[in-house]
Amino acid sequence: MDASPTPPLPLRAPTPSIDLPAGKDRADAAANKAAAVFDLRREPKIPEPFLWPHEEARPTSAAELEVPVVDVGVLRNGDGAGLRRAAAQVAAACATHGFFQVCGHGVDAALGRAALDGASDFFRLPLAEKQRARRVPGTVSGYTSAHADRFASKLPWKETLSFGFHDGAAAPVVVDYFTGTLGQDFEPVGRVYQRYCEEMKELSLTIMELLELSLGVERGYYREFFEDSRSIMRCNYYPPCPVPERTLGTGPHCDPTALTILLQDDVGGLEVLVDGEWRPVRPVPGAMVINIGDTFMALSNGRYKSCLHRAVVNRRQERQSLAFFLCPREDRVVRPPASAAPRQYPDFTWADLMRFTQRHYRADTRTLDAFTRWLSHGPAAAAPCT
Ligand SMILES: C=C1C[C@]23C[C@H]1CC[C@H]2[C@]1(C)CCC[C@@](C)(C(=O)O)[C@H]1[C@@H]3C(=O)O
Ligand SMILES: O=C(O)CCC(=O)C(=O)O
Ligand SMILES: [Fe+2]
Repeated sequence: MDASPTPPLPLRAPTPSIDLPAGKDRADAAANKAAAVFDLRREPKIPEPFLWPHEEARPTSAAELEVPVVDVGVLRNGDGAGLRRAAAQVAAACATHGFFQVCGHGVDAALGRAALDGASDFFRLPLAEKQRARRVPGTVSGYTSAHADRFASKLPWKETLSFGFHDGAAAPVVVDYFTGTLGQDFEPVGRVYQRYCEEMKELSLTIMELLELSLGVERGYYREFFEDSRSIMRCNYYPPCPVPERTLGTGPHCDPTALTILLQDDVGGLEVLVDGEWRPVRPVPGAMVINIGDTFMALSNGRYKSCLHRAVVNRRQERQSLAFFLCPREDRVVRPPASAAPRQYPDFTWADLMRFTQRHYRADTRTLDAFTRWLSHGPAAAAPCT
């Protein structure tokens, strides 16, 4: 952990570098301004807020990252040797960069395609329609354009649509989100994402079993921890960019969540920091990209590392990715198995870490350390985000 305590950065830069009008229309004005930038016919150059420091926007390595493709089907077909091989592949990946891809996951390719197409249709809507789903301040749910309603600099070159998922509810929560936010016409796409999220949850529980095996943790410890998970689904849309080397689709970060299952289209843009180099992860048709997040790093007492990654953009092609972020039920205490010693992180709840990233601190490469300092200093230590 970083010894030198530095207070979490305020979410908004002290001198906003885009002149956002105050008041309730700020989110609309910010999205309009950001959307205008994405409409390159009107804004051929990139405004300052979208420019990233060279250190974070360093060039991509020519060497793609060799990410193992693990066949998780072995967890269902009782193939003992296959299981040991899969656990060894996961252990090797998670002890280094923390990324691996999975095949044999059982997720219908047509469902993945329908989810990507559903996101395309949404992001092609007129801005005013997308704004009907605008992000509720202080939460992760909703539509945002470049997070321009939250940040004043280093704006990501992307639009996002995020919503929550948990099963076991009386009604299908994702269908209700789409119809309740966007109207009855959106029920079909709501049903696609309801099914997609149900599949993602099942796959994440399978991967938890594999992580238990690879860590030698008692069977069921992680799977049971996430049985009643309440996760986040996020659709990322990255428009083409005229100066891709000066901006980023998603800046360098570790996911604060526990596990990420990413379905990306065939364009490419996901990169992982390994030995100081930004290494591209080539899209593998039919495979899903898996990475460990901060919450699982804490659950493994630091044995598996939350992975540092980013998404770059390009001049020619738009890109899409669907990220399913597995999160514990909000009030569950994030604590590694009792045998884990010495403890690397304090107990915390996902509700606290989520609140920290949505109201006090922009998730980056040091979120968990900043969060544990914030916890020890008490909430007063954070500069509340206005
Ligand atoms: C809990 C979350 C916060 C973010 C979405 C989920 C998991 C990943 C986080 C994020 C993508 C990390 C990079 C910065 C961020 C602001 C973004 O670019 O979207 C983060 C998400 C968020 O706070 O909305
Ligand atoms: O779009 C990608 O490839 C990565 C996105 C990501 O890291 C995220 O949304 O957390
Ligand atoms: Fe991420």
